[in-house]
Amino acid sequence: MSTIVVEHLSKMYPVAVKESGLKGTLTHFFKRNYRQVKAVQDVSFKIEPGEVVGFLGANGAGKTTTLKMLTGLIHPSEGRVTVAGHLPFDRRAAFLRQVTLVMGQKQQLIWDLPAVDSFRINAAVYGISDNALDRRVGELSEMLSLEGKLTQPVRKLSLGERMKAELLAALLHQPQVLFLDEPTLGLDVNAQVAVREFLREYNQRYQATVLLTSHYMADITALCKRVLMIHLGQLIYDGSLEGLVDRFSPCREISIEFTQTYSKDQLRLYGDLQESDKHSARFLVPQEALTRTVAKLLGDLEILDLTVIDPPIEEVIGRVFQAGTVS
Ligand SMILES: Nc1ncnc2c1ncn2[C@@H]1O[C@H](COP(=O)(O)OP(=O)(O)OP(=O)(O)O)[C@@H](O)[C@H]1O
Repeated sequence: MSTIVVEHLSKMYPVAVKESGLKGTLTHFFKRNYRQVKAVQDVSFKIEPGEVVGFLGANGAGKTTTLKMLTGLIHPSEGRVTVAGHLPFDRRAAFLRQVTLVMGQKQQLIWDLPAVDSFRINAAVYGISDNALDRRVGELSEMLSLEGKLTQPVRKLSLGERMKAELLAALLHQPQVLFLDEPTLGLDVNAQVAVREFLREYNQRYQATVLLTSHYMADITALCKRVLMIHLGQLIYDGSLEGLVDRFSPCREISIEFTQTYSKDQLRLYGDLQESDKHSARFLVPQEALTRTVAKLLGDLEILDLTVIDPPIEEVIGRVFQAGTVS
């Protein structure tokens, strides 16, 4: 049985519209007009137990709205969601025990208290015994290299340490489904790597199911084999990370080095010539013509070295986000 099942999910937000000027303000005060913002439109997908899936989209694409519906914080306008067999919006205790939502830009730890005190509050909420709490804090703080940091007020922790402590707090009740919204937001490269490594280890140790949003592609490439991409509220891709490059980037780059000199006109016969000099050249070649072009280059020219380069995934995704519309 799939852990997460999303069927034709949509969310419309009513947004009050106000005309400018005094007249507009007065009218707005007595009679409000609303327009509907379609934040999520007819989104469907399934996630299997233990999968780690990346959730990609530009700012405002609808990621957080989707995560809020999956955790039951907001009600869908249309469609149906089940998570671990539960309807999230019912917010039943059995559901809440199975899931966690970590938002990089929000914190649950109390600023002036040591993190361990906030953990005790969480333990009381989830009915975790003192022994179990000590055991879990011990295990997770070791995995997160947080020993010695949990007894000082949270405000004295570095951003990276605080984010790790937030993760620890969110995982104390051993949830099976993790919704992570930008868990590495604002962290330096080392702290990002540490959080990433922790998430990988946590997933392997507990077979937890993870849905992860991040604007850092390194998080996604390190953790997720599969990605969902949402654009203007619609799901435009659900598949492997490598497939994403094939789907949205029609060209590959071929870089060659040769032993004798060829003219630009000769080289242009093989593809869209990007640059060339006496002993090297770079082409862009449509994906479907790649094998044929490589064979032709090797047959026709005196090649010393030939490399096929995939465009960087950040570049591909950036292009999709900027495009505004997607075919
Ligand atoms: N409470 C709300 N009321 C009205 N509109 C909202 C509300 N929350 C979000 N929206 C709108 O819904 C759309 C999707 O927002 P959402 O926060 O889900 O995007 P996102 O993909 O998480 O973006 P980001 O990467 O910037 O966090 C945006 O146009 C946003 O302005």
